[in-house]
Amino acid sequence: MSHLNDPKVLIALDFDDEEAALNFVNQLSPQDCRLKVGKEMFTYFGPEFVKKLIAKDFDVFLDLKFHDIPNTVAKAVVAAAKMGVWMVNVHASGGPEMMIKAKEALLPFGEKAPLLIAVTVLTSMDADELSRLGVTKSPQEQVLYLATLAKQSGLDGVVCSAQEASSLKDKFGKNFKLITPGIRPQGSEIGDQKRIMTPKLALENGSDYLVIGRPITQAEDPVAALAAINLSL
Ligand SMILES: O=C(O)c1cc(=O)[nH]c(=O)n1[C@@H]1O[C@H](COP(=O)(O)O)[C@@H](O)[C@H]1O
Repeated sequence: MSHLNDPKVLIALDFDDEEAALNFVNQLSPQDCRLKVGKEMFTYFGPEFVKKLIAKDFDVFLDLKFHDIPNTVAKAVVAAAKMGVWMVNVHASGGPEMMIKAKEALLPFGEKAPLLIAVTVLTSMDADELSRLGVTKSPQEQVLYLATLAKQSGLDGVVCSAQEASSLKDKFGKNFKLITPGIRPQGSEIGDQKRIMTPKLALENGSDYLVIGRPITQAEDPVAALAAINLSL
């Protein structure tokens, strides 16, 4: 479902305890945030957990970053659509054929199809780490390269860092969604993220949605942390 006030924060629910996650979710409102379920929680608790969140009226971003042969990925995004998620993602480096097949597979769902988003260069990577993979382009150039493939393949947007958001917004326009993890409010722990930005600056740079995990979930008062971030936007 889509919400009138289009909350910008997508909370990364990276918990290993379902009860703790649901206790936290029960203090939240779908007016204030959307929820992201990633590899950890999906591997522990599966589609049933996702369905519980949807039943509470939350928009869910199923972040499983599919990267496989085109047929397998197309079938996986259909499974996500049947679950009723709002957004699902694949790795752009899976290639245009994979992305096109995935998008085509969602056509029968019409307006109910989830947004299909491509991950470009993970926000935990910098130029050094990219070069270890044999990629000699800068993160900025590689993000632009993969985002161009995603756009040409008909996807709805990309996951990138907020540091690349303004150039992508300029190039691809307002309808191409930019989902930005690596969000760190002033003073919060950076952890394993490398290409980071504050929530307010990320939005100013053209980000459509902010993926935020630990700065909220590990805060002493996660509900207050979310409220403070929403207020800062
Ligand atoms: O696709 C993602 O959501 C994602 C892509 C990316 O490039 N970087 C990234 O951190 N993420 C996810 O975003 C969340 C960030 O969490 P925190 O670093 O705790 O805020 C994690 O759940 C990651 O799996």
